[in-house]
Amino acid sequence: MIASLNGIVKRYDSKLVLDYIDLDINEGQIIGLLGPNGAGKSTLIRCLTGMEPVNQGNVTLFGDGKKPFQNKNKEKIGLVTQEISIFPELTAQENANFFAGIYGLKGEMRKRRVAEALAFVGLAEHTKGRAQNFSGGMQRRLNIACSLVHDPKFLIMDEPTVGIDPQSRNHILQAVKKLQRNGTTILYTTHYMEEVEAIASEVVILDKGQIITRGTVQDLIRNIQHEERIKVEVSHPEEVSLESIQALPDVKQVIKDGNQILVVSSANSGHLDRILTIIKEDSGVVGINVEKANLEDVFLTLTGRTLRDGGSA
Ligand SMILES: Nc1ncnc2c1ncn2[C@@H]1O[C@H](COP(=O)(O)OP(=O)(O)OP(=O)(O)O)[C@@H](O)[C@H]1O
Repeated sequence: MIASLNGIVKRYDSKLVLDYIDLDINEGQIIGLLGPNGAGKSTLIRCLTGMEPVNQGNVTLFGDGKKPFQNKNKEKIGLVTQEISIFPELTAQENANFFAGIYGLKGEMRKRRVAEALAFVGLAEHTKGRAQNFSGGMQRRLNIACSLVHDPKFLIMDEPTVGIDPQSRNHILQAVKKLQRNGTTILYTTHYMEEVEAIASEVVILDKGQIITRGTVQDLIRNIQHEERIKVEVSHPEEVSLESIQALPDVKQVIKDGNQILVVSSANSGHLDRILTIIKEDSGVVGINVEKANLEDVFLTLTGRTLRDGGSA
């Protein structure tokens, strides 16, 4: 076990921000911590890393529940904060080198790790560039390199892609997956569900200081998805035998609407093949669209709000 939160309660004055959080983070996972603005994600990270004292509950890091925040544990953690924490007047290399020094890296090893970390985030060509001249996305990537320079076992990333260009965003997501393949455990917080869908081995959804669900993306979606809607566009709708489709088990409804055939069936009924075989015979399939639920639908089903609106709570 890399980290564990047990019964964590955190209040700011009378405001309850973390409401009895239990969370285990196993080695090798990318945990996607998803929640709307104000859900408590950053507070959870601050409690997990010892930056904020908790009102109640226990934190365990690397199996150490007695002194979880002692240096030998903290040096195994890399933290990418929401605010970019680099020195604008220093070059990329000088920035990474500074952080390598804080972590006690020396000599050849230090040089090697600085070069590796910068290359890892795609800044190998820009090592001599000053951070202040970098785009927002490059600054974010440099920020990540500085958190990685000591090769942490556990990397915590607090909304690392806010306000950046799609290319840098992609680069960061790919880098996170690569880190996982190399054995790093990652806690990745975001309010962008597409990011979690793309990289997380497990998703934890936080809302109003409570974990409302946890599981793989597929499991969470399967739990809420009660039906599948398959739309097939054909050139000869009159040739389609609606009765044959309706006769398939789990098919709830078949509707012909102009050139479109809509088939509603129980979730994951696995009928796409058979439906297409029936339709294809004489009707000429032009297009197929299977409507799938996503994590936004999971959040909506569980809370009655959208992720975007959820923050106003
Ligand atoms: N130091 C603080 N003092 C008082 N209230 C705070 C403090 N830090 C956070 N809060 C409040 O706690 C709640 C959770 O904030 P937090 O920053 O943890 O949420 P978040 O999920 O990370 O949101 P965001 O995506 O906007 O960063 C918010 O209502 C916030 O106003």
